[in-house]
Amino acid sequence: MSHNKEESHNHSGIFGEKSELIFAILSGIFLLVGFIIQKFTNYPEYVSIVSYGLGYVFGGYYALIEAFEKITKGQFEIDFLMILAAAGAAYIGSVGEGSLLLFLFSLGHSLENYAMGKAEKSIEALGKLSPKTAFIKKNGTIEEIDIHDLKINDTIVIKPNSKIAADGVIVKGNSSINQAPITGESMPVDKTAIPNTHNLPKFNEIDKNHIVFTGTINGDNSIEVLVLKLSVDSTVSRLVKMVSEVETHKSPTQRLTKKFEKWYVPIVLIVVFTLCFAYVVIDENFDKSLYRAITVLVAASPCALAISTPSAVLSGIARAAKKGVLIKGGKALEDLGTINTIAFDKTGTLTEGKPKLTNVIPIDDFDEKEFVQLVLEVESLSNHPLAKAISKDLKTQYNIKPLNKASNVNAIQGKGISADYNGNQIFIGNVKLMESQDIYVSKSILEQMETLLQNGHTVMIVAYKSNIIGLISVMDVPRKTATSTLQRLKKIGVKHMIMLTGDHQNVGNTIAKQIGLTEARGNLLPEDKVAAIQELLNRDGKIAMVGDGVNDAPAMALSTVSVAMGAAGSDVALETADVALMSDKIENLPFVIGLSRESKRIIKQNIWISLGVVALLVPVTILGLTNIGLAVLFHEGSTIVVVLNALRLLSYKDKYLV
Ligand SMILES: Nc1ncnc2c1ncn2[C@@H]1O[C@H](COP(=O)(O)OP(=O)(O)OP(=O)(O)O)[C@@H](O)[C@H]1O
Ligand SMILES: [Zn+2]
Repeated sequence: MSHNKEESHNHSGIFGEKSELIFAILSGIFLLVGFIIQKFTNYPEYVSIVSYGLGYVFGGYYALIEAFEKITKGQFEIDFLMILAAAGAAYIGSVGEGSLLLFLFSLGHSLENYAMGKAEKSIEALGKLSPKTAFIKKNGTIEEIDIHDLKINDTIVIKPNSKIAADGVIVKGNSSINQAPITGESMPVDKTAIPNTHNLPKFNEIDKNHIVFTGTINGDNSIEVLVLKLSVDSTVSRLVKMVSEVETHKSPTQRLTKKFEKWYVPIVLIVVFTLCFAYVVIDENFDKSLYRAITVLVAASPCALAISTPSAVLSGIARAAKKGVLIKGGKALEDLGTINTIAFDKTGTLTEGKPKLTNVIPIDDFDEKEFVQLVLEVESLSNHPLAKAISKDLKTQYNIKPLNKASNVNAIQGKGISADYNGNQIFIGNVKLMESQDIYVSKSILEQMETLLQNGHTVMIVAYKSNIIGLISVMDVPRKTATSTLQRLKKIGVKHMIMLTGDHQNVGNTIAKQIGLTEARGNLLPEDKVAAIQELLNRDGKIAMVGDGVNDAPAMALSTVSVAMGAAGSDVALETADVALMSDKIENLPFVIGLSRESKRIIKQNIWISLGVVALLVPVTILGLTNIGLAVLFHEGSTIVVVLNALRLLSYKDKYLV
């Protein structure tokens, strides 16, 4: 039985979805009737044979279709082996056994489809999240329309306790929203209306407190939402699209078993064919040789092996999806399970990502008012998180506004920012930036910076007319859950946890110590982060990189597995990462790694079980120590055991919750 998704088409039939199961049951009934007639009645033999024959028809129907489809493509797979075995059994007069084989085969097949369907359904459930209609507000009236007819900038009304019909921003009303369908968070999140809709930033950059997603569920208050994405582009549609592509990213073990089968099936056919002529060398008749050959055929068919990995991969991915974690394929799942080294981005990953202004230090009697105005002019034109934090806090603390006096603002990757102001150049950034501009940083300034850095402040130097005129510092706090998350990661066996940051080494060290990282590497330019990942790869073989996927994309791309946080709001993160945590809950990381380890363990067990049964059964059948009925039972039994084992992943629980 081969059940990789691409091959298992849903056989629908006269009984609908359950046709396969009903056919299997009918096959079993005719098998039983045939058996009773044969053993306990005096009807002529052909009556029981007819009944067994009907058992063949119902048990072999779908297998025959599948085998035929494969053969026309030049592939000989397991269904073909089973049909061959049943035909052989009929030929040697073991119609009862052949009927049993097809009955169990079809029963196993339909049970597996049921099981796989269950895993697939919990993924597909995502697709059913979006409601079909929306209530659009137009010229004061409210009208119900199909969500596909919604346009950007439409305003929709979301009634209490109903599903939200579009990705957008709240423009009226407050409510608490249940985002579990997308992020897996069980607690509803309080959301408020955005104060004004003039100059709305890009969807990704709007404060999450005002953003709602399609398919999430409104609380007790009615709200109005400005539609910012078309239905096809919504987060949930992207999710569904990506989940449906998951199957194409085959896991390493899946590739390996596929390759193995490609060689193995023809070998089985050759061996079985040869065994048909055993009577030439040993003293037995042709029928006996044929019987043995057919029994070996049943024993050697790799049905369980074929299903062992895909069933586990699918169950693992389905389990993660329920927690709001999107794992993009078997490769990511298996790789994640082998990780011992994790690199983290700092801002927004280990820290809250909401820095606060902590110090404004004009130097050499530079006027403080002029200093802050100058900094605000420049930083208000950048959308770097540091710049946003600085301008926001300067505005409120000094009650000032930018007067649009700066021009030519340029971000300098990993170093800072430059701009023109009153005909002169301004640079704001780190020591590297000053060095690159040949601006002298005196010892006393370095000393002033040092104390701040030691305490975890991010310090920036402000230079005007090639002179340093002051320092400005901000501080970001570690996420509340960072420490416990790192502890749990340690418990599940992650050995190295390294921060890679563009911030100063001392800031990195301070935070690393606070939350329990094993190492911090600071002063890294984006290309240095890539080099650091390469070095870690050389040292530890496999590494995972956790970040927001926006400014660390190259480093994430190089790592073995990339994990993006807060992916629900960020298309880039969602598209490029191998694993996407829909919420920005870093505490989901130990859960997925644990789940991946468990999946890997189950895949291994499954492969041992399937190969073990084959290894045991083949010699026993070659030596003629068992009858075909027992071979059938063991063979199909192992297939069912393997699937049930994989399904355990659907109820995987986090063991190390602290
Ligand atoms: N707009 C800015 N204003 C002032 N300084 C800046 C600005 N942008 C960058 N810098 C300086 O450059 C350094 C590195 O910035 P970068 O954006 O590369 O950090 P990062 O590596 O993304 O940070 P993290 O690792 O904390 O996420 C900052 O610590 C800061 O000193
Ligand atoms: Zn089989």
